[in-house]
Amino acid sequence: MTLKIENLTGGYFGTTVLKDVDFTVNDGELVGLIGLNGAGKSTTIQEIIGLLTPYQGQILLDGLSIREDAETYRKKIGFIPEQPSLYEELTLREHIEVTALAYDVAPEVAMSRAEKLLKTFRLSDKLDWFPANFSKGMKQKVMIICAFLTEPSLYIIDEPFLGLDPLAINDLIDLMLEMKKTGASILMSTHILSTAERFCDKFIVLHEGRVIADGDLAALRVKFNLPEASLDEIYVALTDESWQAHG
Ligand SMILES: Nc1ncnc2c1ncn2[C@@H]1O[C@H](COP(=O)(O)OP(=O)(O)OP(=O)(O)O)[C@@H](O)[C@H]1O
Repeated sequence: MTLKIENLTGGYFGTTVLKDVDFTVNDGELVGLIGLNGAGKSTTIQEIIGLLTPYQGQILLDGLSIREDAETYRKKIGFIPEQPSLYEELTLREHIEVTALAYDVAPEVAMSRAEKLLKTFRLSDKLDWFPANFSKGMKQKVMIICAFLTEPSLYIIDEPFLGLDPLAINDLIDLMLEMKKTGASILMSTHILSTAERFCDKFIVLHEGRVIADGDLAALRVKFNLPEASLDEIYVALTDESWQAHG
């Protein structure tokens, strides 16, 4: 799956947030979307999943735009939001069933995929519980399970590590790497740069709604003349206003 964002300008009614954003997530790539608070990461994600409509430019999934075929476009994406959003009146089992229905996954296939995921995230004994009453981390795990059981070709994950315990973070990373091997692409926004540095194939650095850097760690080190620097150090240098002024 290839996600192509071309010259995207967009935002909220009356407010332009993203300016001429351009980047690609290729087949089997895990890409980190990084930037300061307010840089435009969540806005970019909302444009990709179709909650916002670009003012200019386009977003293509394997060449398909949401305008051409919204249902096919949406089914290609598994989205894990920063804040878990769950149905008050549905049990965990029913969340799995509703997700399977929405993504046209046969119920028995969904349940067999879910069983593996429930075991991984230690929720197997909670199938008949109501996730609305779960802890923050457990709710996040439900969102992860629902996204992964559809086996989409593109995962969009907003701040995946917040609220997860260290075991769950490792399990989620393992799952992402497993899906990547099958050719799925992943775009993940995160502030946890040390983890991003270890696992992402490349980085898109957003600053004030613009892409100020795009590439793997080696390319960023060369581009900004910071040999040996960590992603954290490069990032601090990139977002430094004096660098912006003279860079
Ligand atoms: N619903 C909205 N209406 C108007 N402006 C918004 C809305 N949501 C976000 N913004 C603005 O868009 C800009 C980018 O916000 P966004 O949430 O995309 O940043 P972010 O990079 O995801 O930040 P964070 O790291 O804090 O999650 C900010 O200036 C914010 O005030």
